[in-house]
Amino acid sequence: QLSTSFYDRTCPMLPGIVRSVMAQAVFQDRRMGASILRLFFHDCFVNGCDASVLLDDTRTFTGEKNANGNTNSLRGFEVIDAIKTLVEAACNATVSCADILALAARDGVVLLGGPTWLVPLGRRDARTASIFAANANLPLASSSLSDLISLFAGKGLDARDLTALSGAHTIGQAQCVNFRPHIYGDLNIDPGFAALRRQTCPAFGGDGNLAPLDLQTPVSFDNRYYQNLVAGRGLLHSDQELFNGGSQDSLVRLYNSSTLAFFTDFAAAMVKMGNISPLTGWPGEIRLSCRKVN
Ligand code: HEM
Ligand SMILES: [Ca+2]
Ligand SMILES: [Ca+2]
Repeated sequence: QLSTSFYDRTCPMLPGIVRSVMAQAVFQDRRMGASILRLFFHDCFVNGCDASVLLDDTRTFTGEKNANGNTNSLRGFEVIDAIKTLVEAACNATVSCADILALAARDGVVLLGGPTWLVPLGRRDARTASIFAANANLPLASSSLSDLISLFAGKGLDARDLTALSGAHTIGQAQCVNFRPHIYGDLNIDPGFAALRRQTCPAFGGDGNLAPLDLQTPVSFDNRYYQNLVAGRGLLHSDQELFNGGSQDSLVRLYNSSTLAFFTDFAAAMVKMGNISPLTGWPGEIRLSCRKVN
């Protein structure tokens, strides 16, 4: 059972440390708010929010960092390391990397103008990680709406959570390799938008070329993502699936017309995602370095 006051006595400086390092990191690179948010999502979807995603490969296991979708894509590990170093200096062997990630993700959203929420804490860190688990549990840009709904349902998240959480794509960037099939192959896309994206994402080559997930405000956490979907300007196939004549159209329209509705549902869904099978006793540990088991 997680609690928002878990470290109140044992590490009162924790929230301030996380906030100041995140403020510094986002000031230097506004994309970092997005990158840390994605790290938290990719942690929680693979064996729960247990910082498994932060583990480097070892002789005994190949971890999640090189899984499909993570390799050459996840970023921000050094920001988590910087937070962890300061937290260890302030309160040795007390705060889990999983909780640091949960707080940092929230702060990244807030720093870019999004909603805030209280973060339940008390998670422990995994002592192993598996590339296979990551490959099996993370969504792909090619996913259909029904794939996405069932993947999220498997984590205890409903379709409303899926549509609200996908609003995370109001910030951050994607590589050409991930949106090429949508801009060349799909019909449910605004032609002008497809032409614009093709300019920097050729049919062959340029796999790593970046484009903003939200073409309007890539470093503001707002509801423009949903406005894009209604206009046929979702960047990924999976984004546009949320507004393609299906069950989520009306919710996309609601979030497009109400920032408050989006922010309220996003914050609630983030807490729900943060509760995916939290590790609370053995075999969890309080890792001293987020990159390796003790
Ligand atoms: C619904 C299924 C989802 C799919 C298929 C998906 C897929 C992707 C893909 C393909 C990228 C681009 C990666 C790259 O090209 O390097 C991306 C980026 C991102 N995703 Fe998702 N995602 C999903 C849901 C989520 C959720 C639930 C969150 C967080 C709550 C999230 C947060 C992000 C962020 C912030 C970025 C940008 C990261 C950066 O700029 O470093 N995504 N996602
Ligand atoms: Ca995990
Ligand atoms: Ca935005």
